[in-house]
Amino acid sequence: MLERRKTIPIGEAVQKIMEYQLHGVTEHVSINESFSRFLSEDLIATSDVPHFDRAPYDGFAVRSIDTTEASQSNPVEFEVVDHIGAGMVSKKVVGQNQAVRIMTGAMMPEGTDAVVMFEVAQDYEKDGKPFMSIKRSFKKGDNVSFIGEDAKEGEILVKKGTVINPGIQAMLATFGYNDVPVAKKPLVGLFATGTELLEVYEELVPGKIRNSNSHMIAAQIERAGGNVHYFGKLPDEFDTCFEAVKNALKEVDMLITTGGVSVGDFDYLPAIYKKLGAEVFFNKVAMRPGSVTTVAQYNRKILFGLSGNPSACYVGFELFARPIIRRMLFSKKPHLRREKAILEVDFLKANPFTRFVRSSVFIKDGRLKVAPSGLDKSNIIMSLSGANSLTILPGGTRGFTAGSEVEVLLLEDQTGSEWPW
Ligand SMILES: Nc1nc2c(c(=O)[nH]1)N[C@H]1C(S)=C(S)[C@@H](COP(=O)(O)OP(=O)(O)OC[C@H]3O[C@@H](n4cnc5c(N)ncnc54)[C@H](O)[C@@H]3O)O[C@H]1N2
Ligand code: MOO
Ligand SMILES: [Mg+2]
Repeated sequence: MLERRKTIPIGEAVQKIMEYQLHGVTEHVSINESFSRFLSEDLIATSDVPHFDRAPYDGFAVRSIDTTEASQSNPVEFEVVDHIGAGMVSKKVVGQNQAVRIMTGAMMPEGTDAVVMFEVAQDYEKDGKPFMSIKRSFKKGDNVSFIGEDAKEGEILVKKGTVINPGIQAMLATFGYNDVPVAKKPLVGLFATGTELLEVYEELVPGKIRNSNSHMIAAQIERAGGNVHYFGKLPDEFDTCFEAVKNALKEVDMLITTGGVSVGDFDYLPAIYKKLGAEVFFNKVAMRPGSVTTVAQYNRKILFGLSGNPSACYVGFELFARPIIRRMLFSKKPHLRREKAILEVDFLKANPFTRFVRSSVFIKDGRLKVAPSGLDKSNIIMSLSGANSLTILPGGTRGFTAGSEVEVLLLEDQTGSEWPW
Protein backbone atom coordinates (compact mmCIF):
# COMPACT_ATOMS: atom_id res chain seq x y z
CA MET A 1 0.00 0.00 0.00
CA LEU A 2 1.13 3.51 -0.79
CA GLU A 3 2.64 5.21 2.22
CA ARG A 4 0.94 8.58 2.92
CA ARG A 5 3.43 11.31 3.56
CA LYS A 6 2.90 14.25 5.88
CA THR A 7 3.46 17.52 4.02
CA ILE A 8 5.14 20.25 6.05
CA PRO A 9 5.67 23.96 5.26
CA ILE A 10 9.05 25.00 3.87
CA GLY A 11 9.99 27.13 6.93
CA GLU A 12 9.32 24.20 9.25
CA ALA A 13 11.39 21.87 7.06
CA VAL A 14 14.37 24.24 7.07
CA GLN A 15 14.02 24.75 10.82
CA LYS A 16 14.08 21.00 11.47
CA ILE A 17 17.40 20.70 9.66
CA MET A 18 18.93 23.81 11.22
CA GLU A 19 18.01 22.62 14.72
CA TYR A 20 20.38 19.80 14.07
CA GLN A 21 23.61 21.50 15.09
CA LEU A 22 26.62 20.55 13.03
CA HIS A 23 29.67 22.54 14.02
CA GLY A 24 32.42 23.98 11.93
CA VAL A 25 36.06 22.99 12.34
CA THR A 26 39.05 25.33 12.05
CA GLU A 27 42.12 24.65 9.93
CA HIS A 28 45.03 26.92 9.08
CA VAL A 29 45.96 27.59 5.48
CA SER A 30 48.66 29.74 3.97
CA ILE A 31 47.49 33.24 3.10
CA ASN A 32 48.24 32.30 -0.51
CA GLU A 33 45.46 29.73 -0.37
CA SER A 34 42.95 31.65 1.72
CA PHE A 35 41.10 33.57 -1.00
CA SER A 36 37.36 32.74 -1.02
CA ARG A 37 37.64 30.60 2.13
CA PHE A 38 35.56 31.49 5.22
CA LEU A 39 37.23 33.03 8.29
CA SER A 40 36.81 30.80 11.34
CA GLU A 41 37.93 33.51 13.78
CA ASP A 42 37.37 37.26 13.95
CA LEU A 43 40.09 39.18 12.13
CA ILE A 44 41.77 41.39 14.75
CA ALA A 45 44.18 44.25 14.12
CA THR A 46 47.51 43.03 15.55
CA SER A 47 49.03 46.54 15.37
CA ASP A 48 48.10 50.12 14.58
CA VAL A 49 48.06 50.93 10.86
CA PRO A 50 50.18 52.78 10.06
CA HIS A 51 52.35 51.98 13.07
CA PHE A 52 54.44 55.15 12.67
CA ASP A 53 53.58 58.67 11.50
CA ARG A 54 54.47 58.89 7.82
CA ALA A 55 54.52 61.21 4.84
CA PRO A 56 51.61 60.79 2.40
CA TYR A 57 53.38 62.95 -0.24
CA ASP A 58 56.82 63.46 -1.75
CA GLY A 59 58.19 66.73 -0.33
CA PHE A 60 59.90 68.18 2.75
CA ALA A 61 59.21 67.33 6.40
CA VAL A 62 59.31 70.51 8.48
CA ARG A 63 58.45 71.92 11.92
CA SER A 64 55.14 73.77 11.34
CA ILE A 65 56.20 76.41 13.90
CA ASP A 66 58.97 77.55 11.51
CA THR A 67 56.43 78.25 8.74
CA THR A 68 54.12 80.67 10.57
CA GLU A 69 55.62 83.83 9.06
CA ALA A 70 55.80 82.49 5.49
CA SER A 71 53.70 84.36 2.86
CA GLN A 72 53.81 85.45 -0.79
CA SER A 73 55.83 88.53 0.18
CA ASN A 74 57.87 86.75 2.83
CA PRO A 75 59.40 83.44 1.71
CA VAL A 76 60.89 81.42 4.57
CA GLU A 77 64.06 79.44 3.96
CA PHE A 78 64.97 75.95 5.25
CA GLU A 79 68.23 74.07 5.14
CA VAL A 80 67.65 70.52 3.88
CA VAL A 81 69.61 68.34 6.35
CA ASP A 82 68.68 64.81 5.22
CA HIS A 83 67.10 62.85 2.38
CA ILE A 84 64.94 59.73 2.97
CA GLY A 85 62.72 57.39 0.97
CA ALA A 86 60.07 54.90 2.15
CA GLY A 87 61.63 52.29 4.41
CA MET A 88 64.43 54.63 5.55
CA VAL A 89 64.55 56.28 8.96
CA SER A 90 66.28 59.64 9.42
CA LYS A 91 68.75 59.80 12.30
CA LYS A 92 68.50 63.61 12.36
CA VAL A 93 66.62 65.57 14.98
CA VAL A 94 65.24 68.41 12.90
CA GLY A 95 65.97 71.83 14.35
CA GLN A 96 64.84 75.40 13.67
CA ASN A 97 64.46 76.20 9.93
CA GLN A 98 65.69 72.77 8.96
CA ALA A 99 63.86 70.29 6.71
CA VAL A 100 64.25 66.68 5.54
CA ARG A 101 63.62 65.76 1.91
CA ILE A 102 61.08 62.92 2.35
CA MET A 103 59.26 60.54 0.02
CA THR A 104 55.74 59.10 0.29
CA GLY A 105 55.57 56.37 2.90
CA ALA A 106 58.71 57.38 4.81
CA MET A 107 58.61 57.83 8.59
CA MET A 108 58.36 61.43 9.80
CA PRO A 109 61.78 62.51 11.21
CA GLU A 110 61.99 63.46 14.86
CA GLY A 111 60.89 67.06 15.45
CA THR A 112 58.85 67.41 12.26
CA ASP A 113 55.05 67.66 12.19
CA ALA A 114 54.08 68.73 8.64
CA VAL A 115 54.98 67.91 5.04
CA VAL A 116 55.44 70.52 2.32
CA MET A 117 54.69 69.00 -1.10
CA PHE A 118 57.37 69.51 -3.78
CA GLU A 119 54.84 71.50 -5.82
CA VAL A 120 54.69 74.35 -3.28
CA ALA A 121 58.43 74.54 -2.47
CA GLN A 122 61.37 76.14 -4.30
CA ASP A 123 64.55 74.12 -3.93
CA TYR A 124 68.02 75.34 -4.73
CA GLU A 125 71.64 75.10 -3.61
CA LYS A 126 73.68 77.63 -1.65
CA ASP A 127 77.40 77.11 -1.09
CA GLY A 128 76.98 73.51 -2.28
CA LYS A 129 74.29 72.82 0.36
CA PRO A 130 70.62 72.04 -0.40
CA PHE A 131 67.97 74.59 0.66
CA MET A 132 64.28 75.16 -0.02
CA SER A 133 61.85 77.97 0.63
CA ILE A 134 58.08 78.28 0.98
CA LYS A 135 55.57 81.14 0.64
CA ARG A 136 52.77 79.82 2.86
CA SER A 137 52.36 78.53 6.38
CA PHE A 138 51.56 74.97 7.51
CA LYS A 139 49.72 73.78 10.59
CA LYS A 140 50.84 70.95 12.85
CA GLY A 141 49.70 67.70 11.20
CA ASP A 142 49.31 69.13 7.69
CA ASN A 143 49.99 66.34 5.18
CA VAL A 144 50.86 63.75 7.81
CA SER A 145 49.41 60.24 7.88
CA PHE A 146 49.12 59.48 11.59
CA ILE A 147 49.65 56.31 13.60
CA GLY A 148 46.42 54.28 13.73
CA GLU A 149 44.56 56.39 11.17
CA ASP A 150 43.64 53.24 9.20
CA ALA A 151 43.19 50.77 12.09
CA LYS A 152 43.77 50.65 15.84
CA GLU A 153 45.47 47.69 17.47
CA GLY A 154 42.93 45.26 18.98
CA GLU A 155 40.01 46.35 16.77
CA ILE A 156 37.79 43.57 15.37
CA LEU A 157 37.82 44.32 11.65
CA VAL A 158 36.02 41.36 10.08
CA LYS A 159 33.70 38.88 11.77
CA LYS A 160 34.25 35.15 11.61
CA GLY A 161 32.14 33.39 8.99
CA THR A 162 32.92 36.06 6.39
CA VAL A 163 34.14 34.93 3.00
CA ILE A 164 37.66 36.17 2.28
CA ASN A 165 37.63 38.72 -0.55
CA PRO A 166 40.60 40.61 -2.05
CA GLY A 167 40.24 43.39 0.55
CA ILE A 168 40.37 40.89 3.41
CA GLN A 169 43.46 39.35 1.79
CA ALA A 170 45.11 42.79 2.05
CA MET A 171 44.15 43.04 5.74
CA LEU A 172 45.45 39.55 6.52
CA ALA A 173 48.80 40.47 5.00
CA THR A 174 48.89 43.84 6.76
CA PHE A 175 48.43 42.18 10.14
CA GLY A 176 50.89 39.36 9.58
CA TYR A 177 48.45 36.47 9.20
CA ASN A 178 50.80 34.19 7.29
CA ASP A 179 48.60 31.26 8.30
CA VAL A 180 44.93 32.07 8.19
CA PRO A 181 42.32 30.38 10.41
CA VAL A 182 39.57 29.26 8.06
CA ALA A 183 36.64 26.88 8.26
CA LYS A 184 37.50 23.40 7.08
CA LYS A 185 35.39 22.73 4.00
CA PRO A 186 32.74 20.16 4.88
CA LEU A 187 33.15 16.98 2.86
CA VAL A 188 29.90 16.28 1.06
CA GLY A 189 29.40 12.82 -0.37
CA LEU A 190 27.36 12.49 -3.55
CA PHE A 191 25.57 9.65 -5.38
CA ALA A 192 23.39 9.78 -8.45
CA THR A 193 20.82 6.95 -8.50
CA GLY A 194 18.96 5.62 -11.51
CA THR A 195 19.25 2.63 -13.85
CA GLU A 196 18.54 5.04 -16.71
CA LEU A 197 21.75 7.02 -16.15
CA LEU A 198 24.61 7.14 -18.65
CA GLU A 199 28.03 8.68 -18.15
CA VAL A 200 28.77 11.97 -19.91
CA TYR A 201 30.90 10.27 -22.55
CA GLU A 202 28.35 7.54 -23.40
CA GLU A 203 26.17 7.56 -26.54
CA LEU A 204 22.44 8.01 -26.07
CA VAL A 205 20.32 4.84 -26.34
CA PRO A 206 16.52 4.50 -26.05
CA GLY A 207 15.24 4.93 -22.50
CA LYS A 208 18.52 6.18 -21.07
CA ILE A 209 19.73 9.71 -20.33
CA ARG A 210 23.05 11.20 -19.30
CA ASN A 211 23.50 11.82 -15.59
CA SER A 212 23.49 15.60 -15.32
CA ASN A 213 22.47 16.00 -11.68
CA SER A 214 25.73 14.90 -10.10
CA HIS A 215 27.68 17.44 -12.17
CA MET A 216 25.19 20.13 -11.27
CA ILE A 217 25.19 19.33 -7.53
CA ALA A 218 28.98 19.04 -7.42
CA ALA A 219 29.12 22.63 -8.68
CA GLN A 220 26.46 23.72 -6.20
CA ILE A 221 28.42 22.14 -3.34
CA GLU A 222 31.51 24.06 -4.39
CA ARG A 223 29.58 27.30 -4.80
CA ALA A 224 28.25 26.83 -1.27
CA GLY A 225 31.81 26.35 0.02
CA GLY A 226 32.03 22.57 0.46
CA ASN A 227 34.26 19.84 -0.95
CA VAL A 228 32.69 17.09 -3.05
CA HIS A 229 33.35 13.39 -2.76
CA TYR A 230 31.56 11.92 -5.76
CA PHE A 231 31.00 8.19 -5.26
CA GLY A 232 29.51 7.61 -8.72
CA LYS A 233 26.13 6.51 -9.98
CA LEU A 234 24.07 3.61 -8.71
CA PRO A 235 21.45 1.46 -10.43
CA ASP A 236 17.95 1.29 -8.89
CA GLU A 237 18.72 -1.88 -6.89
CA PHE A 238 17.99 -1.91 -3.19
CA ASP A 239 20.94 -3.94 -1.91
CA THR A 240 23.53 -2.17 -4.04
CA CYS A 241 22.22 1.25 -2.99
CA PHE A 242 21.91 0.30 0.69
CA GLU A 243 25.50 -0.95 0.95
CA ALA A 244 26.86 2.00 -0.99
CA VAL A 245 25.04 4.58 1.16
CA LYS A 246 25.97 2.84 4.42
CA ASN A 247 29.66 2.69 3.50
CA ALA A 248 29.86 6.18 2.06
CA LEU A 249 28.44 7.67 5.26
CA LYS A 250 31.58 6.63 7.13
CA GLU A 251 33.74 8.81 4.90
CA VAL A 252 31.90 12.13 4.71
CA ASP A 253 30.33 14.89 6.83
CA MET A 254 27.00 14.67 5.00
CA LEU A 255 25.64 12.68 2.09
CA ILE A 256 23.56 13.75 -0.87
CA THR A 257 21.73 11.39 -3.18
CA THR A 258 19.66 12.38 -6.17
CA GLY A 259 16.75 10.33 -7.43
CA GLY A 260 14.68 7.52 -5.96
CA VAL A 261 12.91 9.45 -3.19
CA SER A 262 9.36 9.49 -4.49
CA VAL A 263 6.77 6.73 -4.38
CA GLY A 264 7.82 4.75 -7.48
CA ASP A 265 8.46 1.01 -7.41
CA PHE A 266 12.18 1.61 -7.85
CA ASP A 267 12.45 4.61 -5.50
CA TYR A 268 14.51 2.93 -2.79
CA LEU A 269 15.78 5.81 -0.68
CA PRO A 270 12.86 5.78 1.81
CA ALA A 271 13.41 2.04 2.43
CA ILE A 272 17.17 2.57 2.70
CA TYR A 273 16.69 5.20 5.43
CA LYS A 274 14.36 2.79 7.21
CA LYS A 275 16.79 -0.15 7.11
CA LEU A 276 19.65 2.11 8.24
CA GLY A 277 17.57 3.25 11.20
CA ALA A 278 17.98 6.89 10.18
CA GLU A 279 15.77 9.56 11.76
CA VAL A 280 13.73 11.09 8.93
CA PHE A 281 13.08 14.83 9.52
CA PHE A 282 10.59 15.10 6.66
CA ASN A 283 9.81 13.54 3.30
CA LYS A 284 7.26 15.90 1.80
CA VAL A 285 7.46 19.70 1.69
CA ALA A 286 4.72 22.09 0.60
CA MET A 287 6.72 23.50 -2.29
CA ARG A 288 7.27 23.06 -6.03
CA PRO A 289 9.59 21.88 -7.30
CA GLY A 290 11.30 19.63 -4.79
CA SER A 291 8.22 18.48 -2.87
CA VAL A 292 9.67 14.99 -2.45
CA THR A 293 12.93 16.21 -0.88
CA THR A 294 13.69 13.95 2.05
CA VAL A 295 16.15 14.76 4.83
CA ALA A 296 17.30 12.41 7.57
CA GLN A 297 20.13 11.98 10.07
CA TYR A 298 22.12 8.92 10.93
CA ASN A 299 25.05 8.88 13.36
CA ARG A 300 25.09 12.72 13.40
CA LYS A 301 25.44 12.88 9.62
CA ILE A 302 22.75 14.44 7.53
CA LEU A 303 21.40 12.60 4.50
CA PHE A 304 19.82 14.72 1.81
CA GLY A 305 17.58 12.69 -0.50
CA LEU A 306 17.13 15.14 -3.35
CA SER A 307 14.68 14.56 -6.14
CA GLY A 308 15.87 13.04 -9.40
CA ASN A 309 14.11 15.70 -11.43
CA PRO A 310 16.87 18.21 -12.23
CA SER A 311 15.13 21.44 -11.27
CA ALA A 312 13.66 19.89 -8.14
CA CYS A 313 17.10 18.60 -7.21
CA TYR A 314 18.68 22.04 -7.76
CA VAL A 315 16.11 23.87 -5.63
CA GLY A 316 16.20 21.22 -2.90
CA PHE A 317 19.95 21.64 -2.62
CA GLU A 318 19.84 25.45 -2.35
CA LEU A 319 17.07 25.53 0.26
CA PHE A 320 18.15 22.64 2.48
CA ALA A 321 21.78 21.61 1.92
CA ARG A 322 23.37 25.01 1.31
CA PRO A 323 22.51 26.44 4.77
CA ILE A 324 23.99 23.39 6.48
CA ILE A 325 27.23 23.78 4.53
CA ARG A 326 27.35 27.52 5.29
CA ARG A 327 26.66 26.84 8.97
CA MET A 328 29.72 24.57 9.00
CA LEU A 329 31.64 27.49 7.50
CA PHE A 330 30.71 29.58 10.59
CA SER A 331 28.32 31.77 8.61
CA LYS A 332 25.79 33.73 10.72
CA LYS A 333 23.69 34.16 7.58
CA PRO A 334 23.69 30.69 6.05
CA HIS A 335 20.52 31.01 3.97
CA LEU A 336 20.04 32.53 0.54
CA ARG A 337 19.59 36.29 0.69
CA ARG A 338 15.98 37.37 0.26
CA GLU A 339 15.15 40.58 -1.62
CA LYS A 340 12.18 42.25 -3.28
CA ALA A 341 12.03 42.59 -7.06
CA ILE A 342 9.54 43.67 -9.70
CA LEU A 343 8.20 40.92 -11.95
CA GLU A 344 8.95 41.74 -15.61
CA VAL A 345 6.42 39.36 -17.13
CA ASP A 346 3.11 37.75 -16.17
CA PHE A 347 3.36 34.50 -14.22
CA LEU A 348 -0.23 33.38 -14.04
CA LYS A 349 0.11 29.77 -12.92
CA ALA A 350 -2.14 29.16 -9.91
CA ASN A 351 -0.68 26.76 -7.37
CA PRO A 352 -1.67 25.49 -3.94
CA PHE A 353 2.02 25.24 -2.98
CA THR A 354 4.78 27.81 -2.76
CA ARG A 355 6.71 27.84 -6.04
CA PHE A 356 10.39 28.55 -6.43
CA VAL A 357 10.72 29.75 -9.99
CA ARG A 358 14.20 29.62 -11.53
CA SER A 359 14.73 33.22 -12.45
CA SER A 360 17.08 35.85 -13.61
CA VAL A 361 17.32 39.08 -11.61
CA PHE A 362 18.75 42.17 -13.23
CA ILE A 363 18.83 45.90 -12.64
CA LYS A 364 16.75 48.06 -14.97
CA ASP A 365 16.01 51.76 -14.46
CA GLY A 366 17.69 51.51 -11.08
CA ARG A 367 15.34 48.79 -9.81
CA LEU A 368 15.76 45.09 -9.20
CA LYS A 369 13.66 43.23 -11.76
CA VAL A 370 13.09 39.52 -12.21
CA ALA A 371 11.89 37.19 -14.95
CA PRO A 372 11.69 33.38 -15.14
CA SER A 373 14.80 31.95 -16.80
CA GLY A 374 12.89 29.29 -18.77
CA LEU A 375 10.21 26.64 -18.48
CA ASP A 376 8.95 26.14 -14.96
CA LYS A 377 8.63 22.36 -14.62
CA SER A 378 10.59 20.19 -12.24
CA ASN A 379 12.05 17.95 -14.97
CA ILE A 380 13.50 20.91 -16.88
CA ILE A 381 17.26 21.41 -17.15
CA MET A 382 17.58 24.33 -19.56
CA SER A 383 16.05 26.99 -17.29
CA LEU A 384 18.89 26.43 -14.81
CA SER A 385 21.69 27.95 -16.84
CA GLY A 386 20.24 31.47 -16.68
CA ALA A 387 19.07 31.20 -13.08
CA ASN A 388 20.76 33.55 -10.64
CA SER A 389 17.74 33.60 -8.33
CA LEU A 390 14.59 31.80 -7.27
CA THR A 391 11.39 33.82 -7.31
CA ILE A 392 9.14 32.85 -4.39
CA LEU A 393 5.50 32.70 -5.42
CA PRO A 394 3.50 31.85 -2.28
CA GLY A 395 0.92 29.09 -2.45
CA GLY A 396 -2.77 29.89 -2.60
CA THR A 397 -2.33 32.68 -5.15
CA ARG A 398 -3.69 32.91 -8.70
CA GLY A 399 -0.35 33.86 -10.12
CA PHE A 400 1.19 37.28 -10.54
CA THR A 401 1.07 39.94 -13.24
CA ALA A 402 3.98 41.94 -14.65
CA GLY A 403 4.77 44.90 -12.38
CA SER A 404 3.91 43.06 -9.14
CA GLU A 405 6.44 43.06 -6.35
CA VAL A 406 7.71 39.58 -5.57
CA GLU A 407 10.35 38.12 -3.29
CA VAL A 408 13.47 36.53 -4.69
CA LEU A 409 16.27 34.42 -3.24
CA LEU A 410 19.66 35.37 -4.68
CA LEU A 411 21.77 32.37 -5.65
CA GLU A 412 25.10 34.06 -6.23
CA ASP A 413 25.17 36.55 -3.41
CA GLN A 414 27.65 36.06 -0.56
CA THR A 415 25.86 38.15 2.09
CA GLY A 416 23.17 35.58 2.84
CA SER A 417 20.24 35.83 5.18
CA GLU A 418 19.79 34.87 8.82
CA TRP A 419 16.36 33.41 8.33
CA PRO A 420 14.40 34.16 5.15
CA TRP A 421 11.20 32.32 5.99
N1 LIG B 1 2.69 8.93 -8.13
C1 LIG B 1 3.55 9.92 -7.92
N2 LIG B 1 4.56 10.08 -8.78
C2 LIG B 1 5.47 11.08 -8.58
C3 LIG B 1 5.31 11.95 -7.48
C4 LIG B 1 4.24 11.73 -6.59
O1 LIG B 1 4.08 12.47 -5.62
N3 LIG B 1 3.40 10.70 -6.85
N4 LIG B 1 6.20 12.98 -7.34
C5 LIG B 1 6.73 13.47 -8.59
C6 LIG B 1 7.68 14.51 -8.29
S1 LIG B 1 7.04 15.96 -7.76
C7 LIG B 1 8.99 14.34 -8.51
S2 LIG B 1 10.03 15.66 -8.30
C8 LIG B 1 9.57 13.06 -8.93
C9 LIG B 1 10.69 12.67 -8.01
O2 LIG B 1 11.25 11.51 -8.44
P1 LIG B 1 12.45 10.80 -7.67
O3 LIG B 1 13.10 11.72 -6.75
O4 LIG B 1 11.96 9.54 -7.13
O5 LIG B 1 13.51 10.57 -8.81
P2 LIG B 1 13.56 9.45 -9.94
O6 LIG B 1 12.27 8.74 -9.98
O7 LIG B 1 14.76 8.65 -9.71
O8 LIG B 1 13.75 10.33 -11.22
C10 LIG B 1 12.85 11.35 -11.59
C11 LIG B 1 13.23 11.88 -12.95
O9 LIG B 1 14.51 12.51 -12.87
C12 LIG B 1 15.43 11.92 -13.80
N5 LIG B 1 16.75 11.83 -13.20
C13 LIG B 1 17.05 11.10 -12.12
N6 LIG B 1 18.35 11.20 -11.82
C14 LIG B 1 18.89 12.03 -12.73
C15 LIG B 1 20.20 12.49 -12.98
N7 LIG B 1 21.23 12.15 -12.16
N8 LIG B 1 20.42 13.33 -14.00
C16 LIG B 1 19.37 13.69 -14.81
N9 LIG B 1 18.11 13.29 -14.62
C17 LIG B 1 17.87 12.44 -13.62
C18 LIG B 1 14.84 10.54 -14.04
O10 LIG B 1 15.28 9.98 -15.23
C19 LIG B 1 13.36 10.83 -14.00
O11 LIG B 1 12.92 11.33 -15.23
O12 LIG B 1 8.64 12.05 -8.89
C20 LIG B 1 7.35 12.39 -9.44
N10 LIG B 1 6.52 11.25 -9.45
O1 MOO C 1 9.11 17.33 -6.02
MO1 MOO C 1 8.58 17.57 -7.50
O2 MOO C 1 9.97 18.40 -7.91
O3 MOO C 1 7.73 18.86 -6.66
O4 MOO C 1 8.11 18.54 -8.81
MG1 LIG D 1 11.00 8.22 -8.71
